Amino acid sequence: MTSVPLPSSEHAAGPSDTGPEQEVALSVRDLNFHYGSHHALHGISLDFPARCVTAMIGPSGCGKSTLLRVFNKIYDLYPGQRATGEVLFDGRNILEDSINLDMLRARIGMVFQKPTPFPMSIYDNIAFGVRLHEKLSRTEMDERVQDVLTRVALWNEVRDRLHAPATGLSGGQQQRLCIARSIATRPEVLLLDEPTSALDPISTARIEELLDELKEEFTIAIVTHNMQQAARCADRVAFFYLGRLVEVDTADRIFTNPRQKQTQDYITGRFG
Ligand SMILES: Nc1ncnc2c1ncn2[C@@H]1O[C@H](COP(=O)(O)OP(=O)(O)OP(=O)(O)O)[C@@H](O)[C@H]1O
Repeated sequence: MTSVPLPSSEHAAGPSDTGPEQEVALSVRDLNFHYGSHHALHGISLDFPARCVTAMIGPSGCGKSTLLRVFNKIYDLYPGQRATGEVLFDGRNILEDSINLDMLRARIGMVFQKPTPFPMSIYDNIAFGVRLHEKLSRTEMDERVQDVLTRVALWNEVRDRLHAPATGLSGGQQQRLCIARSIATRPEVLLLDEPTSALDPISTARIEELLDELKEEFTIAIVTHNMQQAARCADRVAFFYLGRLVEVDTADRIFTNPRQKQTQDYITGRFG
């Protein structure tokens, strides 16, 4: 992780709210993204401070998920999709072709909207990714599995059925397992794309509590349509509109006194 000064150009729509030497985990510079001929992201510059939750909000189609997908280069699988600009992570531009994708995806974990457990046991869902990157003894692997399941508050619910299929868990449990799977490879950054939109209010509350604990260790970027969730969970909020970053600031500022009228209109439900 690098410690870089936040340039004043980050906030096209207003000055930086973070200190000049805030540790930054991911730094986006003049990012443009194209799906074939469709220009989906326009000149995005945005820093993700380390060990903070940054929420990305905005109306459907404004590019929130596209930005998350750039961070672990999922687009690389699809011909015709391309990103230009810079996404600096640990001193390197991850958009470069020479970046090792397996390593990148171990260090920048992703959790999707719909829980996506692998069709294997609860234990193996976690061990699978760890085995790709580390050679652990059986005891060490058992400890890793227990550790991450404990951190997502799932251990007590599954300790007696670790070798049962993960698909037998409830939706909320499956999503907590997916978060456990993502943090098992010890990433620096955790990306969450509407992680609670398929969950009931109790499971949602548990995931929100979990984010609060996880941010002590991880840098978290979350896409959400839920304004209350952004207000509850996020330290910073970035508002996007039509593929552009309109404004980024503290959650408090965005929800009480945003600088831009478009932000104000969106958070008060006038559009989107
Ligand atoms: N695979 C694709 N091919 C072509 N265009 C795409 C593709 N995926 C997304 N887009 C377009 O890119 C733009 C940004 O989409 P994106 O999914 O990032 O928006 P979003 O803000 O995450 O929306 P939502 O809140 O509805 O999930 C939209 O205009 C969308 O139609």
